Amino acid sequence: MSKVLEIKDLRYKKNHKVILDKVNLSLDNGKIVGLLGANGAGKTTLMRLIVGLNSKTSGQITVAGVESKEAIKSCVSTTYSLKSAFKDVFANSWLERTRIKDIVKFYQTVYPDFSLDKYQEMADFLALDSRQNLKNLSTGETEKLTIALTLARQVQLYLLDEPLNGIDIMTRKKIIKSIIQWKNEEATMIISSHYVKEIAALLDDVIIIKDQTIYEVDSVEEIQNKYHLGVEAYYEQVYGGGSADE
Ligand SMILES: Nc1ncnc2c1ncn2[C@@H]1O[C@H](COP(=O)(O)OP(=O)(O)OP(=O)(O)O)[C@@H](O)[C@H]1O
Repeated sequence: MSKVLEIKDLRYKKNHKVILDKVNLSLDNGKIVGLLGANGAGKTTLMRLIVGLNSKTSGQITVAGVESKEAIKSCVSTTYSLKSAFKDVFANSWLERTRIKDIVKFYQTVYPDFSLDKYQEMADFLALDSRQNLKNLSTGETEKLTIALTLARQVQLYLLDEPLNGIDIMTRKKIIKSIIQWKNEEATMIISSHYVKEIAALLDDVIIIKDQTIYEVDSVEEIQNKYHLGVEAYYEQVYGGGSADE
């Protein structure tokens, strides 16, 4: 099986503080991978480092065999692209008039790998109205739009950072269903989430971040075989028996 992501001896320091250190990771194609860790463990930082939004202090990151930031951007689809656009919605009065359909057009222009058909199927499933103005979207609608746009790109690696945050249970179920339904089989997807129990059934592999580094990378099957525990119970055990998320 070919590797979609290889990380060697990654270190990241910010303002003299070590955020991540000695991170080594190798992921196969075609997997759904849970990225778990307590608040502040470094999940978002790791995702931003992979896609080049943060600059590593040292180490090596290779995605689908390429290393340069530009090349990596073209084979990774992330939930950050739209989230940064949303921040601008409130800072930029022109963007206040932007509708969902304008953002979809923007994605089509910027990303040659964007599939309008795939987006449309997901938008219909998630009940997104293309005429809606971005500034009026609720948290859940914003998250649904983010997922549909991110998954509509045809790439080898998807990074979904907290796609279920602030979302009601019915919408969380819909988002999880769309992840299962619309992920390309050959692509790998990394999902960070505190809803461990809800995403557990989706996952092939699990990465746990603790103490500034990767504490464990294992398949769900190996966790079951080695520790006789489900993902959620094992994760809580790693964090000392209590819930890492509350
Ligand atoms: N600009 C910065 N300067 C200094 N420290 C930072 C900066 N950005 C993030 N950090 C620190 O890096 C650590 C990792 O943060 P990160 O956002 O990656 O964690 P996380 O696992 O995604 O957390 P959460 O689950 O709460 O979203 C935290 O201790 C955070 O305070």
